Amino acid sequence: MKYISTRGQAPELSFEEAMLTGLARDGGLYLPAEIPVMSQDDIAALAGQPYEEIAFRVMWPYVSGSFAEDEFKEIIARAYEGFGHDARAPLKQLNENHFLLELFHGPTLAFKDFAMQLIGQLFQVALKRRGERVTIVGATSGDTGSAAIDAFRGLDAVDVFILFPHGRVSEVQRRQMTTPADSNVHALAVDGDFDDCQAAVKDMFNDFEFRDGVKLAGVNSINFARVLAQVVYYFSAATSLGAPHRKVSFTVPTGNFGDIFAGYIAKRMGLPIDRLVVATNQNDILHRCLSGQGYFKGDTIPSISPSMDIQVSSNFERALYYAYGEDGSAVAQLMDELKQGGFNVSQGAMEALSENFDSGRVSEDETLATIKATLAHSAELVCPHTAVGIKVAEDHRVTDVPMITLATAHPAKFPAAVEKASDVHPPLPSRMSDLYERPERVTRIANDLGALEDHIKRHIAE
Ligand SMILES: Cc1ncc(COP(=O)(O)O)c(C=O)c1O
Ligand SMILES: N[C@@H](CCOP(=O)(O)O)C(=O)O
Repeated sequence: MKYISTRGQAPELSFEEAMLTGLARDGGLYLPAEIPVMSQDDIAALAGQPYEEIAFRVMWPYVSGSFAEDEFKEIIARAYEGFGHDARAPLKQLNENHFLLELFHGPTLAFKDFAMQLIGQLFQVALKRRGERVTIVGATSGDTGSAAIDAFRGLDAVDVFILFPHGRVSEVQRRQMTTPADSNVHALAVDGDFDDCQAAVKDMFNDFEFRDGVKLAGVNSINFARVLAQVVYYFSAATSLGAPHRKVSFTVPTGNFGDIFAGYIAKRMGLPIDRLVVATNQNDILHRCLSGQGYFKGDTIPSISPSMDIQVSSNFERALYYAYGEDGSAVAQLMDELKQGGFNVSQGAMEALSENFDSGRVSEDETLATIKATLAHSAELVCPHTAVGIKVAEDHRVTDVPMITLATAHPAKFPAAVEKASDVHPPLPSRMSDLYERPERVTRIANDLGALEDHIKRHIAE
């Protein structure tokens, strides 16, 4: 399997090379040159299998040239052994045909652990084989950072620098990033918003002298391995509800478009997904775009679902690549226009997007009301991101197709909003109960590329 850039001007790479490379050298995002299709029989055979087995069967065609079969099976086993639920991604029924896919049983209580625990293992094996060391720089609105730190802390072959927007993540998210004592972990509180952090990471990749000098690697969903690992739970959930003999729909709380893009890949692999519904908070660039209003940046407004406070949605570039008929130069031109503020999507591309995606936007009051109503009607205490998903799912649910909403984080990561909505304080799991007492280690830093690069160069393998 070869990997190609969405902008068509970067070298084709193997899975391992694409994983270690991060952003393509033409500024684009790597994608498999062809998406493998599973037969309906192979999909049916996934039903009832352990999560690890489903993960192997779904991901193997993508990685097979880079890892040996037994090696990959062991990597998967190690990745998910620390999860707090045997099913890894259990389904809970909310009402007659609406289900919650719980993705928060990993070590840092958010869906990011599914991919990050896996790529932590993949990086270790690949770097050891190559005898190399890398510098991981990641941007986070709260959950990617804590998951990355958990997956890479203490590893000899990796320094990990995480940029998060100062004052715009929850206290639990911040403490998950600032309390690990490992010397290879560096938490940077940037004076800016998540979009600034993500833009800085991409600028570092486009600064080849810096990139090559520090051997830069990325673990945001820039990295296709992140998206790939997230494809798996679409298969596990859909087959447990009767796919491929029955269609299902998914609603996905969305910010950077990585999680829902994984659903799109699952659909292209043959999983009978009816609708993929994008659920946004008040930072609604994706909802506006999918409603035909073009893709134009607005100011990012802090919300009670802070992980989705995103206005430049990195993986939307991958969706545009397919919507524009796999035309890398068209995507490159759109991304140039985005630097000036935004662009209108062509009619043909809008039609292609509408074939797969619906969308909805949820206000802060609606989010609080949904947390309260979900507890009252289904006895489930949900995080604000999940509540955004549930509200949009209920607006899009049809009677004859089961709707699965992705529960992307544990309510205890956002106790203030959850308590405000429900009067219930969600406790942290006991293994984290001293999180508020642990000492924090963090550097406050300006939103300035030079200052960030300089800091990173000075602190590598300190
Ligand atoms: C809890 C939570 N929900 C939803 C999202 C949005 O996911 P994505 O950025 O893949 O669209 C994020 C951030 O990624 C998140 O941390
Ligand atoms: N919501 C994310 C933002 C980064 O997304 P990623 O999937 O590209 O890593 C977060 O929690 O950091």
